[in-house]
Amino acid sequence: MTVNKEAELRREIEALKKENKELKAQKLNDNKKSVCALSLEEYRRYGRQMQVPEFGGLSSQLKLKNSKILVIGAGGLGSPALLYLAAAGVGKIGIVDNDVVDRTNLHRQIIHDTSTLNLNKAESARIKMRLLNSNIEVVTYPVALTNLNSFQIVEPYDLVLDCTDTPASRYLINDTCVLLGKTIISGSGLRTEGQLTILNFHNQGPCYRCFYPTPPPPNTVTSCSNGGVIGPCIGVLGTMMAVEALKCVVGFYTQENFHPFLTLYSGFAPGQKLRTFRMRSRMSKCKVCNPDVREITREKIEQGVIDYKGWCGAMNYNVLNPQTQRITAKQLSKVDFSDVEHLNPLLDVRPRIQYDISHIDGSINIPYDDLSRSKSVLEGLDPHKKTYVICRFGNDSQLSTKILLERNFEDVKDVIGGLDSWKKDVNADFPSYW
Ligand SMILES: Nc1ncnc2c1ncn2[C@@H]1O[C@H](COP(=O)(O)OP(=O)(O)OP(=O)(O)O)[C@@H](O)[C@H]1O
Ligand SMILES: [Zn+2]
Repeated sequence: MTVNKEAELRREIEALKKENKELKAQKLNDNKKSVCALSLEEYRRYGRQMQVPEFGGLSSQLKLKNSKILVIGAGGLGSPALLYLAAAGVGKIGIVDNDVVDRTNLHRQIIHDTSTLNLNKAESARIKMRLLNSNIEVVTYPVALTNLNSFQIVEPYDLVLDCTDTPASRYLINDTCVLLGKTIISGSGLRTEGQLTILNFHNQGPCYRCFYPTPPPPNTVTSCSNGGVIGPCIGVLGTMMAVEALKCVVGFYTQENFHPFLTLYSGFAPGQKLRTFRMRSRMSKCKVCNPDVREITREKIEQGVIDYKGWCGAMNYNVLNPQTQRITAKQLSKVDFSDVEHLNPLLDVRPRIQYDISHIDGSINIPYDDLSRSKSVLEGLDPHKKTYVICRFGNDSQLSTKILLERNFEDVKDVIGGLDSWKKDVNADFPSYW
């Protein structure tokens, strides 16, 4: 080695030593800074979770504190998710919900309570979250997420939890998040079951459209109001969404280790059942997440060219002539059902389980599902006698009336507004469960 070369190497070593010293000092400073970033109260508050090795200690707690999570829907899924995210110390939490707290929500939407009945759900949730943890910022959006506002609302957040309950909302949230590059934690559930997945992970994973390129037919979509739901079952899903959100924020998942998955939960299976399936990666033909074949753009969404509700469709219940084939609840109350010579008993077409909760005395039950599938269920009724048909809100009763007319019943009428109108206009003491 020449003298010159040796001197050069020494200079390089000295420079590296200096750089190393500076980096060490900077790191020390950073640590001091981060130590200061939590208050003494927060050290104690989050102590139990910071101790968990999988969570990742103080640095993960700081990641949570600096994270911004948007939860869309403060219902059955959103309630526990919001509570756990607030409790865990997520620095900024946005809540979108245009609905108000209804008494039928309280058995499962545990962030709300009797004192916040009729209050907007985002505002109601905020009250509970601030009581739970005043260190965090809660931003409320008491509006429906729509084509016009979705980009503005979602943009400032790092991560989105889709806790909504309709396909139209799910597609809108998906497309907005894909186009803004946001990861979505997506949950859904009904009755005793539910599912969970992570979509558009780090803007690389598959999206909702990759899994479901077309929406389900409207007659196969059941809401909690129609199908019912067990509170803790949907609560499990909302809680699992919060767990996945924490894992995303603290860096449990990375680009390298993340594999798309779908978790299915079944609460009323013996011992309960939880299964996780690996899902395929992005679909090459996806209209939103593959830029090469992208048809869905921010401009098209904001201009309303993409019509989510229209595309997902809705059931058409207006199948009768309102003048001749429908009567009001008040008119029904004047009908003399003791005239068995000319009248069939009042036909209630709700599901058996709902009929058993409460029904009008003297009515009989043939559920719409049975009636639409089988002819024999009508054998006890006389097609030559007058028939009145009722359900909860007057939707299935219209479809049933049409079926009866097609099966040669001579005079059939549906009750407008169903039992809901019966309660409002005829008998306030009728026990309503809706
Ligand atoms: N596009 C949207 N923008 C804002 N909130 C939404 C949107 N779509 C759905 N939600 C909200 O998501 C929540 C879903 O809650 P959940 O599934 O428990 O049903 P629900 O509508 O409260 O009850 P039910 O079906 O019994 O009437 C609701 O509070 C609803 O208002
Ligand atoms: Zn996709």
